[in-house]
Amino acid sequence: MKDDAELGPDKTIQAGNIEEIHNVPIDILIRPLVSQGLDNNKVESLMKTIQNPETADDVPPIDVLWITGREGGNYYYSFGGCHRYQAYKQLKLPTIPCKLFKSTVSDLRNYLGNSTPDLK
Ligand SMILES: Nc1ncnc2c1ncn2[C@@H]1O[C@H](COP(=O)(O)OP(=O)(O)OP(=O)(O)O)[C@@H](O)[C@H]1O
Repeated sequence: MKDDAELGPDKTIQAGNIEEIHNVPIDILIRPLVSQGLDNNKVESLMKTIQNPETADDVPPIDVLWITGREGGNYYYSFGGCHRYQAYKQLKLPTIPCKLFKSTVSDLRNYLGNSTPDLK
């Protein structure tokens, strides 16, 4: 797998959003929804694919909402990609490839409704 230094941000424009692919420290991802019904066989298969340098790039980045709070804090919200997240977590890899979507608190509200926190 390539790291950011080698790759640089891969910018594409899609549906008016600027997306960037980054290796993000896995521990800073905020995942408010608990993954239910994970298929362990799929997680293990993904782990093998990720560990093999010849196949690691077959696993696409997970989507992440990058939100700046009202006092300038940065928050990285992740909802889908449950099996990929679990595979990176179980491999104890420090970072996970993410496609960052610059988003707003109102975007977050679409996922969390009244549970949306006051992000600072
Ligand atoms: N060994 C593998 N097992 C499963 N998917 C793989 C594997 N290798 C590469 N992939 C790719 O990884 C991605 C897995 O996405 P998928 O939607 O199946 O799960 P997820 O998004 O991680 O979890 P979920 O959909 O449950 O939130 C797919 O794009 C798939 O093509």
